[in-house]
Amino acid sequence: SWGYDSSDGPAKWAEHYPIANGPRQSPVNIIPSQTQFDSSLKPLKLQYDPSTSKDIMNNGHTFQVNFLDESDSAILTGGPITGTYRLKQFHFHWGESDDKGSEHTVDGVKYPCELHLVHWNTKYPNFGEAVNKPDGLAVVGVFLKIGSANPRLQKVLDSFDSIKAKGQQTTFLNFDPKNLLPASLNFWTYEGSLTTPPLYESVTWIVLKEPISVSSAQMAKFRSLLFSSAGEQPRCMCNNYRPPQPIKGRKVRSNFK
Ligand SMILES: NS(=O)(=O)c1ccc(-n2ccn(-c3ccc(F)cc3F)c2=O)cc1
Ligand SMILES: [Zn+2]
Repeated sequence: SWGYDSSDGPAKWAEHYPIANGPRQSPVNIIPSQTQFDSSLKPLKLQYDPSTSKDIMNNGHTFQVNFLDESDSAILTGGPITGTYRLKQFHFHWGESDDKGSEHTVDGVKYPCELHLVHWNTKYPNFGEAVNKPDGLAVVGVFLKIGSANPRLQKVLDSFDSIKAKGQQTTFLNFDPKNLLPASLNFWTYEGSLTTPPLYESVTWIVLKEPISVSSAQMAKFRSLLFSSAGEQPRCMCNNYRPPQPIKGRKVRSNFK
């Protein structure tokens, strides 16, 4: 299946997923001087209490924390979306070095890491039904910038020894992802897609302007994870990011001046 190497990476995905060359692909390079302030955008509302995290897993492309989504216990409302979207999972993308790793870029600037909080529209019965609908998903993107160590990432990093290889997972309870958000909820928003196969054009992207911090030592721990399964030739899980895609006439709006 697909990956991030020269043989199976982003440049090859169109062979099996032709939507890779579609009209609303993600990520994109955000050029603040070309974004449009939209006063009709409502404040973003993230209500993750009490947080209903379930487990943390290495799926061979990234690691993700999965949430119970049978009720409205972790929801996203406001911002550019209408209705209620439920948190399904969050995961990250990162580089092999601190100078790259994010999927979205800002004026061409790459961050070392990017967090994605994936929510689905409760107008659909479940995630699987929502994932390929044009208004099916809303993903909140948060940039991580090298600085002081972020204590709020510690619980995630401490689980890495148990999910080192593809297919491994472990219980991960009572983690509140609200603690991973920056102070400001200023955001850019545009209509886009999943950034990995199947690349469905079903995502309302909400990218926060303010990054959160991560230390270089903490980034090194991300790179201790493996793309490969236990017993296979170990392959470092890093550079699991898709580069920016053509904007194709899309407008990127902001809720701040
Ligand atoms: N990086 S991202 O744009 O946030 C992103 C990229 C890919 C996914 N993704 C990949 C497969 N799936 C998926 C999971 C369950 C399912 F029933 C159907 C899917 F397509 C999914 O949600 C989810 C999120
Ligand atoms: Zn992602």
